Amino acid sequence: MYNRLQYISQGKTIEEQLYNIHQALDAGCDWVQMRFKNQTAKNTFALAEAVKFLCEEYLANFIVNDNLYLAQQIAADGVHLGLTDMNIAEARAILGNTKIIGGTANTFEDIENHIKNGCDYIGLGPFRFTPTKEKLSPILGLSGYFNILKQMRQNNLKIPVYAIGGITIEDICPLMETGIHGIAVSGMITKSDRKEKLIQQLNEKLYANVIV
Ligand SMILES: Cc1ncc(COP(=O)(O)OP(=O)(O)O)c(N)n1
Ligand SMILES: Cc1ncsc1CCOP(=O)(O)O
Ligand SMILES: [Mg+2]
Repeated sequence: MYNRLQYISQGKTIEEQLYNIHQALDAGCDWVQMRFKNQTAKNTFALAEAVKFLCEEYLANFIVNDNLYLAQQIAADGVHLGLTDMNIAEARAILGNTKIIGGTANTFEDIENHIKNGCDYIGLGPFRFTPTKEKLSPILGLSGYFNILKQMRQNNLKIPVYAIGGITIEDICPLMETGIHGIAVSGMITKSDRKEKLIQQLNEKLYANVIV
């Protein structure tokens, strides 16, 4: 089963991205999504190669945002695709069954489609407004998660769901009560100056009800 915490990288340059990802890994993150927007193919490839190397060193999962062919080229663990990125079924046909494919959802219907198309996990959001992403889909809030996760149970749909968008530490317990599997966060980890402590606290909350 997938880890409950996914770190989505930030940074306007390769150096900034690498610094942020290295810090997150050092602090205990074991799942990184490289998100590097509006860059040249050369820069994105260079960063992806370096991040792949780093994640291997830290035994962390590494997935690439948006770019399936880059994920394939560098043999990343997988890719995260949004509603306007490549179709999940097409991505599955290209990547095969051994790679992770995550898909963005904003509605119950998005989740139904993603499951039919062979998605491995869902990034459901946004939870609230966040400056990290432009052109946000409608904000779901806690009630949105509650209703969508309830519909999933009623329809016996099972897939790990990650909440995303402006999440803070105080949001985790109420969000977990809706039935989500975990969270995907960018700003909270990137901006923290006590990352190790933060990640420890996040994991305590995310795994509070897991019986080992
Ligand atoms: C885990 C996770 N969930 C959702 C997203 C958003 O993907 P997308 O809608 O394609 O937006 P961009 O990240 O590409 O701006 C995500 N990246 N990760
Ligand atoms: C990529 C993405 N998709 C929906 S919200 C979001 C950004 C999440 O970042 P943050 O945790 O900083 O709000
Ligand atoms: Mg995308």
